Amino acid sequence: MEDIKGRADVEWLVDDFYEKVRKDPLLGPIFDDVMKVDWSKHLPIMYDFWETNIFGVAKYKGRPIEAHAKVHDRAPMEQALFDRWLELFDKTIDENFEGIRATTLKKHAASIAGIMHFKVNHPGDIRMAPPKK
Ligand code: HEM
Repeated sequence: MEDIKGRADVEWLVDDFYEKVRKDPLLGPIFDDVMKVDWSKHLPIMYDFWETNIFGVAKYKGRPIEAHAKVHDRAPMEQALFDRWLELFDKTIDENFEGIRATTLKKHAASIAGIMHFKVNHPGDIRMAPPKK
């Protein structure tokens, strides 16, 4: 197996991952029934997100925490959902890629998932509020 080499591999990885997500009984309905995700828009955003993450190109310019706060309002994002998300993400990588980028991507995903879980579940947390004058 080889490492993730460029944009084409990222696109392949993202497509394969979301195929798994859509078939998953826990995650699939959140994307397709609750949020009614437009895949023709979502997938290219995710290609950019992961290409930016792993290759340092300045393509993704979104606000993922805000996007997920909207998801959380309608389908509470609990730890079990993040665990499943990461399980499928790691599986997609492990089945297809091997190397420093593959390993790093798994670590980045886990780290972002941890921050995201914290932030969507603690929206009013004092540590996130702007400083008081
Ligand atoms: C509980 C697990 C998760 C669920 C159910 C979930 C669900 C979703 C949904 C429904 C959207 C589309 C929002 C919309 O277009 O209306 C979305 C967008 C997105 N997700 Fe997730 N997500 C999860 C975890 C993650 C993780 C762990 C990451 C990153 C490591 C991630 C990265 C993103 C990004 C970058 C977007 C695009 C935001 C934008 O529009 O800029 N998600 N997610």
